[in-house]
Amino acid sequence: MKDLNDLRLIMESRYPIVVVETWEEQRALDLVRRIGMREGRPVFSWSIVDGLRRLEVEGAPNQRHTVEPDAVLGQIRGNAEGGIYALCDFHPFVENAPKVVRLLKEIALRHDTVPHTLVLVSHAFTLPPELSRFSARFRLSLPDQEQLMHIVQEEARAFGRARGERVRAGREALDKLVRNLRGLTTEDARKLARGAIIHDGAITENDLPEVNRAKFRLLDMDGVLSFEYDTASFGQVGGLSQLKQWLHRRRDAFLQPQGPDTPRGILLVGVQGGGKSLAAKAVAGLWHLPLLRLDMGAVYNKYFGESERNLREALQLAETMAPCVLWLDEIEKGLASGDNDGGTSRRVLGTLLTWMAERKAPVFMVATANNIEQLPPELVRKGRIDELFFVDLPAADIRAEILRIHLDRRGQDTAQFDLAALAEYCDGFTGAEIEQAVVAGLYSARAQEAPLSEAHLRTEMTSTVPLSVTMAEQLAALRAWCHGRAVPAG
Ligand SMILES: Nc1ncnc2c1ncn2[C@@H]1O[C@H](COP(=O)(O)OP(=O)(O)OP(=O)(O)O)[C@@H](O)[C@H]1O
Repeated sequence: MKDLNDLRLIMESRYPIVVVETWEEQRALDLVRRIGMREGRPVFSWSIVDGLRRLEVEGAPNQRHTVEPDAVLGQIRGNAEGGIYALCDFHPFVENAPKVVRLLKEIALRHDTVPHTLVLVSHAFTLPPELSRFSARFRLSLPDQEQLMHIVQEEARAFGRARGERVRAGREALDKLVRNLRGLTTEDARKLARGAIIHDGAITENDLPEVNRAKFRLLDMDGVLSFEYDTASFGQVGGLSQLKQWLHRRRDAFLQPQGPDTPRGILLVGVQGGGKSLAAKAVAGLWHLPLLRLDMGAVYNKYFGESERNLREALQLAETMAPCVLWLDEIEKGLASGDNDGGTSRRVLGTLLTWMAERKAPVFMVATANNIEQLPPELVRKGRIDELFFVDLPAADIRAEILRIHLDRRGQDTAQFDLAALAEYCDGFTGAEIEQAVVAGLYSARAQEAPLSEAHLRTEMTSTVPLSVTMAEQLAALRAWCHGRAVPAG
């Protein structure tokens, strides 16, 4: 009803061209038809396949001689009675097409004499500047919570009727499904709800990951934001006990936000291979939320257009996927203030900071960084993020735990290894280096057709020169910077 009134208002404001960007063509045409019928104006739809056709007259024939874009516009221009014309997928025909643009402009210029309204319905439409001043844009509203619930219930009833059985659905799973459909069009929400029900006749929490993945695909962001299928559990992360505890304590506050103190995000800084990425994945795993990764490199991709807009759209999309975890990997690479980029990185930083301060939807940001020298001071200022964690090299007991995790993951019986003793051999190693030692040890054992032994692991460990040695200075600087600024993650 609201859409009908809004679109009518725009038309009554005497705009000769109304652009409707939507995937829901049928819904848009239906609105246009209803407005035409109410106002007693003839309504037509047009497509390159069928040409013009009366929309409000049942069984009206297609006017095939109008399939060509300039033919249809010529016909409209010649019609003495003002009508409403919904032109579907007309967007390709205005590009480098002076005749088409001129015809559109002439129809618009004569609007006072013959009040034609052209409604351009496409998934995306950029009007040339000479036409934009004659036009208004209209956006179909997305279904709200109540309408989404109605859609899911309709789908459940339809399934029940077809199968002769009731759809099983717990209240909580139903509410979560409805929440996860937010941001989708009516048609897409219906499709996903049907998909969730159809395979087992039930709505359960197990449906949610697939619904989230499908939703993300529908809201495609051309590579700036990616859906990470591979979340982790904190069982796979050795150490980082302070971080784990911090997250545990805030889980409920994030999932059922109340008041201004809802957790908003953390920044993890530390050596490469220390497990920061793994920790970001584990936050999503721990909170059972979808994980979205924002690729700062793609934000700057020249093919995707203006960087700030890319970032803004990606953040908007993340809000549509809320509740979710948004992982900004190597954030410093995207925000380091280059002097030669015409201020782009400053504007990108500004966009991010504004979003961090104003975001409404529950999107928990996990940013990771290796290089603190490139981190803009504004980002780490108190209040921007909830906590800054420093991921240092693991202590001996944590190294033993990481060894256990990676041996166990590769089917080894960890009881056969003296983990505490082995941990001494990998002093100064990052988690990634410990894992590499296990992998290399397994290859050596396989080459000798022998089971993996402590000797294999020791050999690999003693022949590894860890980053903490090759990059000792950088590590010292990182520790010094983090002292007093960051909380130890472990
Ligand atoms: N604390 C840990 N517990 C278990 N495994 C770990 C740990 N730290 C690192 N690893 C292993 O090393 C791999 C690489 O670590 P990860 O990518 O998480 O580190 P990072 O700090 O994000 O490094 P980078 O900055 O290079 O991306 C992980 O996938 C995991 O297998």
